[in-house]
Amino acid sequence: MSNISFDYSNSFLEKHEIENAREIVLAAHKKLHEKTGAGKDFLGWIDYPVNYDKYEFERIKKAAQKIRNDTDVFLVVGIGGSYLGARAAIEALCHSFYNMLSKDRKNGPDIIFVGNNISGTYLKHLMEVIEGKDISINIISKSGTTTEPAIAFRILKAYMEDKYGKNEARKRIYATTDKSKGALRELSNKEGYETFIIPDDVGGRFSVFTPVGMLPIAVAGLDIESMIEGAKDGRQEYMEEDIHKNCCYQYAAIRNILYNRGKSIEVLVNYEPSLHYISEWWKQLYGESEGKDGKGIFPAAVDFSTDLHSMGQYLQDGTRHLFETVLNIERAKEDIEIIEDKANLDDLNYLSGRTMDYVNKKAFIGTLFAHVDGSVPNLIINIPKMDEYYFGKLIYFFEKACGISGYILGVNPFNQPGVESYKRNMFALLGKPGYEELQEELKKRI
Ligand SMILES: O=P(O)(O)OC[C@H]1O[C@](O)(CO)[C@@H](O)[C@@H]1O
Repeated sequence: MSNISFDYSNSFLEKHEIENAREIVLAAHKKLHEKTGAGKDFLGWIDYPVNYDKYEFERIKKAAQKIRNDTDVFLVVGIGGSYLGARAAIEALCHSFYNMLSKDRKNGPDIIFVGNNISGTYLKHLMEVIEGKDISINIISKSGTTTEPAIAFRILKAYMEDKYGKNEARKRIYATTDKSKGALRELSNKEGYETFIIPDDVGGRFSVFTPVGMLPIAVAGLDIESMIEGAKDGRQEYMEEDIHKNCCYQYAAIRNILYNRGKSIEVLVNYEPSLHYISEWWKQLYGESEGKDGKGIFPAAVDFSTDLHSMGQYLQDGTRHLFETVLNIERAKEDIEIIEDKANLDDLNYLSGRTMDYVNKKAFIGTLFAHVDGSVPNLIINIPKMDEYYFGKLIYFFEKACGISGYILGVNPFNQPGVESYKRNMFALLGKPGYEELQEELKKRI
């Protein structure tokens, strides 16, 4: 059976260098699996694909079916790990123009992500387009106190109660949050919303397979069983201790070797626009996990061939502090043939009979050789096809590699203390009670 594979033959590294990393990878593996490393209270994601609450999973499927039947527009309110995984899955796996398909064709609601910014324009425009439509909301927040989704939800909740009355609104609002603490938990209990639980030991960026991802993904009509199956197989395969037999650990080790050689930026590359949000999700996973204590690879991403016409020059010829990791989907979901044109005014007849994916793959190989010739190490993750199963496996691949890579780097991959700084300043500037002293300090700087 085909499988996800990892090719580092264009990394400028030799096999013996991987061998040299064997011990350090093994140490990281032990820390992770024996739960002895920093952040050990946040390792619930490792076994989640086998340990998940099966009863809750059934409730998710039931809620998703109800939403698919009674909703025109499903609003997913959340930020960071509380929306990126679901968005990545829906964009990678559904039709490229999902929201524009007729309701009959997609047999479910439009899905719109909200609460991931503080733009009044975005929310106002959203409220204009949902007017007259049947709405359901999934508010997702582990802490239950994050400002962006909380503001959006306050406004949307009032809109729903005004539109449907409190009783019906309550039946159309689903909350995904902590089992016992946080403002959202309290509010949900008081209002009587159906709730789904984000386990204590799973951080936001590792939560795709929890209800955080599963409810919106199921509402999109995707097969969440198959996705979990992919994650489950990934869990099994990527717990192999021997680096030579574990492509996930090879990726974790090699990115650290390259980092130690001055390659401080990793650029995740795709050749399918539908993978854009996988990159956004990946950026949070690695950025929040590794960017701390004055170190860490900066995770960046490009969509090719689009960005070859904007970032291609830099990648080919700019500062040599980067490496690329390419997501190569071996079998495109759809393809289209390039037709013959008798007049050939565009000089494209040399491609007649070829398909667009054929051209895309040549663009990939051509770019790979060019960038390698330009001294950019290239790592390739081959994915047989983009379906629910391989999506689940790929997400698990990156999560596991991230835990290992963070331990190799010597950081706690499971906290994000740096994110608090902007929040404190913002709260002080907004006059939130408890921030008076900082407010005075910041006022002097304005
Ligand atoms: O689910 P929550 O608690 O609203 O957090 C959303 C996101 O905000 C962060 O906590 C950073 O502020 C991320 O780690 C998290 O994914």
